Amino acid sequence: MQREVTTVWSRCLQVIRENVPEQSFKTWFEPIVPLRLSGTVLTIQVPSQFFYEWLEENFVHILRKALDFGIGRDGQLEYSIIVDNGNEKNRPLTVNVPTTRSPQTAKPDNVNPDILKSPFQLKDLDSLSLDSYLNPSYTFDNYVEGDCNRLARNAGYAVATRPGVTAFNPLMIYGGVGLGKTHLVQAIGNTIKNTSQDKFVLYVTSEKFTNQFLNAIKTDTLRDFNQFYMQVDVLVIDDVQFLQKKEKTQEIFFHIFNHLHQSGKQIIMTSDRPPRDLAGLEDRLLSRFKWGLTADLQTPDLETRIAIIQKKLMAEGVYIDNNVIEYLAHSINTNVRELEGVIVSLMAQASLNRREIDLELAKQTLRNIVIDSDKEVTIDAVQEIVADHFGITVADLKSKSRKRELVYPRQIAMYLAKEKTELALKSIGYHFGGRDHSTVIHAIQTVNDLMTEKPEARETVEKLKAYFK
Ligand SMILES: Nc1ncnc2c1ncn2[C@@H]1O[C@H](COP(=O)(O)OP(=O)(O)OP(=O)(O)O)[C@@H](O)[C@H]1O
Repeated sequence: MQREVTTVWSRCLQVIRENVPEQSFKTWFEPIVPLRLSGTVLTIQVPSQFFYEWLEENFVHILRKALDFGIGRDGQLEYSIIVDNGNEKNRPLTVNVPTTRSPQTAKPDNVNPDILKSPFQLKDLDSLSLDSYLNPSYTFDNYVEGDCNRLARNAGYAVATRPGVTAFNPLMIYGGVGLGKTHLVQAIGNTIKNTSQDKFVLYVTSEKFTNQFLNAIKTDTLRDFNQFYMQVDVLVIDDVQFLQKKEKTQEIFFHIFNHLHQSGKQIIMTSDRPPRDLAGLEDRLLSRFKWGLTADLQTPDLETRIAIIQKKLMAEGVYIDNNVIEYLAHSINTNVRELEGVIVSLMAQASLNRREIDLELAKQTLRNIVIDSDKEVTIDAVQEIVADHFGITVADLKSKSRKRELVYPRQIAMYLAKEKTELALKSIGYHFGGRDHSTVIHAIQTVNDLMTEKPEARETVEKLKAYFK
């Protein structure tokens, strides 16, 4: 029996591993212990209530897929949750929770019934996977506004309240990886869908659009494909850079675009670069994009990062001290997805280790993530290496002391932080005992001067730099 449950679970894990990023697999699936299999009910043990909720919230369709493969369509999952038993921490209690979800299939819920009649469309909609359809959790309410996204967000909101009517048609949102393009355009789609039930809102990635088109050619259903898209009221098409160099797909998109635009239908697009850099996209298509509004998303500034962290924590019902929030906001300035990833890992770590989220845990988590991704240098690493080199402590570097033997290493550490991390001067100052950004500028200038004047200073800096190659 035990063998059977282990075999079934490893079959499930096979499917899960193929469907989730490695980091998520490690965090959320490796800690699971398969307990038993009674008929078609598989019981798995998870380390906490939070863990269980997270699985149900984020991975339910993957779990479903895994059960289908591991047990069959009637496979069911039951969670055994380890709960903290007050004084008896060493003797965990378990609570069994059957999962209430039934097998999921992607069900389009805002498609007008006529559209469903065509065989192509039914087949096509069936093949829409959950992740390429509108996701109701992307809303304007949980989209934090800041200087980095104000124009795009406000234009998006105008389009969401008056689709096809504003001058923002098409609306093109562009920006780098993980800056919130999909969230914003999905929020527009969701708002329209919720306020105008009769409108057919379609979210599709350009990749999916291309595949559907190629499939339509193969199965000789191009007419159906065309008709299907012509009936859309609001077309949200993600990642149009994917259409580069795909001439035939561009051609059909051009016709659909023209038809929708002329009929007063709203078109919303995203791209990872500005239209002028979309090499390999036909000029006539590019010139269409210019009819409406193009707005960019920038990397969020410090205040926006703080607001995003606060919002995410609030949504999870988790409380974290302000000093931890500040630390995170000052330490991660690449993109919002990374910021979110750190928060999730932090919550998972706290849940697994049954401890509060404090500064220590935040630092530890950040260190692990950075080591895992093996590409970024953290300011903690810079400080540790410099302190070690000069035989002082990291606390010395952060202290207010103006002793000569501390000022020099501190200036070098600030210089290296600027060189080797992506942090802004303000954030570097924060990590050195809350110093002002002008102090950091002064330190950088001093080190630059010293390196020109004194060969031994240059040597020291070069030697320290070599640690981060
Ligand atoms: N302003 C914001 N407020 C709240 N959450 C945000 C904001 N911007 C981005 N996010 C969150 O960050 C994550 C990444 O955003 P999203 O997937 O929309 O980025 P993207 O620009 O489409 O990335 P990619 O280029 O990789 O497709 C999402 O979980 C999203 O909810």
